[in-house]
Amino acid sequence: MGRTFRLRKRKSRKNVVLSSDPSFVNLTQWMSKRGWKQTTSLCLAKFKDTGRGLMARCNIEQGDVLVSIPRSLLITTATVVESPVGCAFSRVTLTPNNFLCQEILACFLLWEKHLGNTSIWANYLETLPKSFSIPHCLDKSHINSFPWFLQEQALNSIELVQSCFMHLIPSFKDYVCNHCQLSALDIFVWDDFLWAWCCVNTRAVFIDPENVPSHPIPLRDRNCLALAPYLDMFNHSDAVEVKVGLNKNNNCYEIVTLQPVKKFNEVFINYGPHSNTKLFLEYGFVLPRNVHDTIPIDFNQLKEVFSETGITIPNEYDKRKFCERHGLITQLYLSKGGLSWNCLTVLKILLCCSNNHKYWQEISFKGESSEKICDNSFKIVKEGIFRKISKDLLKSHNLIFGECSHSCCTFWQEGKRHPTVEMCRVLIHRLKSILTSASLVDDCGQT
Ligand SMILES: C[S@@+](CC[C@H](N)C(=O)[O-])C[C@H]1O[C@@H](n2cnc3c(N)ncnc32)[C@H](O)[C@@H]1O
Repeated sequence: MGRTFRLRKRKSRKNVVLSSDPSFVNLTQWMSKRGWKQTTSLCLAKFKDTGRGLMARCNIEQGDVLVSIPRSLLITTATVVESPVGCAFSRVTLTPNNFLCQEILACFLLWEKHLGNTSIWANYLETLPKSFSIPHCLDKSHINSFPWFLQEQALNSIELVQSCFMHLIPSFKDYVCNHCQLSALDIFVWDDFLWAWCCVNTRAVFIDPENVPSHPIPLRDRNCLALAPYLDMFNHSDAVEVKVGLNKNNNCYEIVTLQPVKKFNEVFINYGPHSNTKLFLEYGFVLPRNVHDTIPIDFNQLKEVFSETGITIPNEYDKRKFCERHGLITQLYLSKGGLSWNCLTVLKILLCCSNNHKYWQEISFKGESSEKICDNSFKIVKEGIFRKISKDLLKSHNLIFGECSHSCCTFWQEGKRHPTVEMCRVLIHRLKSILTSASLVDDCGQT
């Protein structure tokens, strides 16, 4: 290892302050002219573990307002109606179905982006990432190598963005941009729409629909998304708590920290109690230690384990219906502490020899029944679940990194892997550590 390599490596391990980053300077100047005031001294930085985010320039106290964004600087569906692309949405009679909130915001970003410097949002657009590591950016065939519980959700997400793109086309047919005279269909290209969709997916915040002015665009979901310039620079941590919402007194969207932050530390917010799988699917990253991390399990997988271990499920159909009726089919997962309560309960019901609902009820309320369940079968099925998850993770790992021939995987940039693929590798690694911890706990007989 040469000296230059070592120096470069040491440098890449440091946090780098980006306070003079031109796009960020332009953004804050532009926002200041529109009534934004900095409430806490923060600066943009590139953190060695989390990438671009915000750093405390002074000690921050519990209860401090981290950021306060005037409502006029939020981008909601109401902003879109008033914007250049808003007219296209007024021709909704041409569109067979109502719109999704995310679809409208993505459409807005795409349109404003094509306006270049003439967009009044140009300073904000300049700060948005150019690429993303969420699975939406991979081709479908690649996603087939993901672990099963990722596959379905990733494919659904991709199908949703594709269907929204197709759904928007009729509204924009024959529509011409007033600014550049280009046909809207030439502006509406798939890659740009995908970019805009990813921006909204990874950056939009929740806003109470009551705080969004009413407008004529027909929606098919809750009108509860907003893009918030500057505020969308905060990264996520599961270790912090914040209070978020519109402050009716000053009409600003605010984030208040519920714990202090030391000078020069990264200032995080909390996107919600998300597992690493959810963070990967929605935001394209995973946390090294995530208190909410789990491996989802589904009922059919449990059934497969039974058949693989040669254990029959007496009265299977009735038991499944019973579990569905009692809400036991949800929250089936493995965490570091072992199988979830619902998962253990479903296993016990499936193993119960009696057809009497009274015993199933006893299990679902108390976790046990006066009807004896064979301890050995219970142990065999639990081991079968661990084995199945382990095999599934290994298979995905090998498929993604073994003889993978997908061009997006091997030749993304200068021979590097696609960031989504790399992130999936990290996710599989984290999931394996859940399995290891859960197996240890289980061996100690604590589950
Ligand atoms: C709302 S943006 C936050 C700002 C973003 N880092 C940026 O540079 O624009 C959300 C995105 O930030 C990244 N991110 C957020 N929290 C992170 C974390 N704890 N570790 C790594 N990346 C994170 C992910 O790429 C996510 O999609």
